[in-house]
Amino acid sequence: MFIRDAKRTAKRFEKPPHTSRQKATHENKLWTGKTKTKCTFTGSPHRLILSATIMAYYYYQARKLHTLYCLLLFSSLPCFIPSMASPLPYNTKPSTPLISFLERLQSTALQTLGPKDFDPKLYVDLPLKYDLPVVESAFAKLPRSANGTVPVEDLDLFIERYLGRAGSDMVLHEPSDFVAEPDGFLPKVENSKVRTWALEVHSLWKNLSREVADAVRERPGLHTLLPLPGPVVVPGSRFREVYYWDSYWVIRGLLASKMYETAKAIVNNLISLIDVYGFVLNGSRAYYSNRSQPPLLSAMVFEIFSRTGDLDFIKKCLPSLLKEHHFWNSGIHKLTIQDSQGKKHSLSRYYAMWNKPRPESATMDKESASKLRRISAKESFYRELASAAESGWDFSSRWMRDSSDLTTLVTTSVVPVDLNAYILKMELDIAFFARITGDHSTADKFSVASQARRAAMDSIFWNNKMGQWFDYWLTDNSICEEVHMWESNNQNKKMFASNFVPVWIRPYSTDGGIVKKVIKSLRRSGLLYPAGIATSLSKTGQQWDFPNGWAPLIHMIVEGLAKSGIKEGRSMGEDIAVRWIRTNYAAYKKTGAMHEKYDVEACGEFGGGGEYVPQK
Ligand SMILES: OC[C@H]1O[C@H](O[C@H]2O[C@H](CO)[C@@H](O)[C@H](O)[C@H]2O)[C@H](O)[C@@H](O)[C@@H]1O
Repeated sequence: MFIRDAKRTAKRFEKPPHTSRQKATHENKLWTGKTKTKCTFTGSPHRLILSATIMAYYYYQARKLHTLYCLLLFSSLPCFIPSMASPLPYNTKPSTPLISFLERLQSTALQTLGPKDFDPKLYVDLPLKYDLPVVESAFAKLPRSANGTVPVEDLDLFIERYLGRAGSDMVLHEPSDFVAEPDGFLPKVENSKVRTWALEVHSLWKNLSREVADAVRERPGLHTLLPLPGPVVVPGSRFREVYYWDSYWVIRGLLASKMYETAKAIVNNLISLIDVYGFVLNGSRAYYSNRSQPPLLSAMVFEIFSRTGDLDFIKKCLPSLLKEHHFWNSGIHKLTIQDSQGKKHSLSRYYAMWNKPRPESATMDKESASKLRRISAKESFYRELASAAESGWDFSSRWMRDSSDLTTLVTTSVVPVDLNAYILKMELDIAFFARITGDHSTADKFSVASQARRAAMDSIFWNNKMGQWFDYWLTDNSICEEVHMWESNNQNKKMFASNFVPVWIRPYSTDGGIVKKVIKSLRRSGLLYPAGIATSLSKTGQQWDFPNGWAPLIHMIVEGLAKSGIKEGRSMGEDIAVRWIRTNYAAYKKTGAMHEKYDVEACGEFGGGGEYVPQK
């Protein structure tokens, strides 16, 4: 039965602040790593989005080139104790009866089928064929042994009778603006093999385009899938729904493919989520409604506008962008840090509204939490897990006190460089959109907000000596502070690709002094490898760590360097882009697919680690 076929899916500069208190003979001299495979374009799908779109795009580019102590005496006080807080219900969204039932089914399936090739997400993606009470009643009648297992045949039969196929609530969609070879497609890509490859990747839009089935709109209560209004592009495989930050690179690819209407439809879908929830969800499933993902909606709108000049589109998007800005700059996401000069800065962090296992990974999360004894410790851990998922970096040593122990996640105690860079871009974009649509008071307000964010980033994250931006760790976990006092030791001086992401944002990419320092720092970082930029220097087995390189991070750094007016920056960006494209090409030729992550140590090797089978 289909259920059983489902795939289950340093260099250190300093310890992180919490811990201190308690790498082809590639020609470029920049590189410190050793190449295992020589990689050249010789000879003549599924995860088009992240890697593929930027590889084609970048080939083109390369060618041109967190002292008021809150003791929680009053549980309703809007303060919290990062990492050891008692659960605060006002920060937690309720689950739904459908999700709770599917989680019970998931748990029974794991007990019955065993862990081999078990993907917990599959079960929370199954649509019901009948109303929940009918399905629950049939489920309750299944024969069970004392340890909770159900005979495999009975489980299979139950699923076949009462549940639809995972993914069946999304139907294939033929994008109306797709043509096999669009006019003006990657005009600067002349190499015939690369051009053929780019067109093959371009053709994958047809495999990844979907629309929500009528059944979901007719009976939404039977589905965890959310009824988005327009056509979508999905990552593919186990990711059968729309993802927030993935959509930025989907849109970059669609724009390269001249598919402007499809790109706009994706933004409209995300806006529909803001209309209902007040923010863009991690993905278009009910079980993702407790968190967002890296906020790149304004960046999507900006890219579409710069290709289409569609002012009506901007007018439609602007009110939603204002709501999203409020989400990231209020409540649990907002914090205040006082710098060494006594100036207070507002910054943002990831903080999921959830203190239970993530439904899509509930069996795994419960297993990970089993070593924790206290319920409050488990609940805090669950919140840190979901918050790491909100960051898009699920999981990484970046959020861990002890990189070998997932239960030491302290995501909500980290003030992240990249998140604040995205919000700075959001503020700049909103100011620009408001200005061109004649809303000068909003434009002025957001211009001031962007200046304040830049000042905050300069004071809290930027390390002039090291030439990069470091995440800031909130260290005093025994209290809830209204204002956190900045300490230089609280910058996490470990190397992560995210330390260089701000160079993607205009005020930094156009600042020659900053870019020169960043170039020098990136060269010395130990992150540059023959096949790209390593996510970190720690080999933890987590997917957002060494030796994986991820397209979004590489794209942002390369684009920032390429946009800089500095010759050395452009040449470094081009060199990284070429290495990345080579490894994407070599792996594509070897495996016939684009991959979400690559092993940066060797050309043509895809990445691994994490909680699911590497995504193609
Ligand atoms: O099922 C586990 C997790 O899967 C998602 O995260 C990963 O895939 C996303 C889709 O491509 C990507 O946006 C994210 O960066 C990856 O880490 C999901 O977003 C998580 O919430 C989920 O727990």
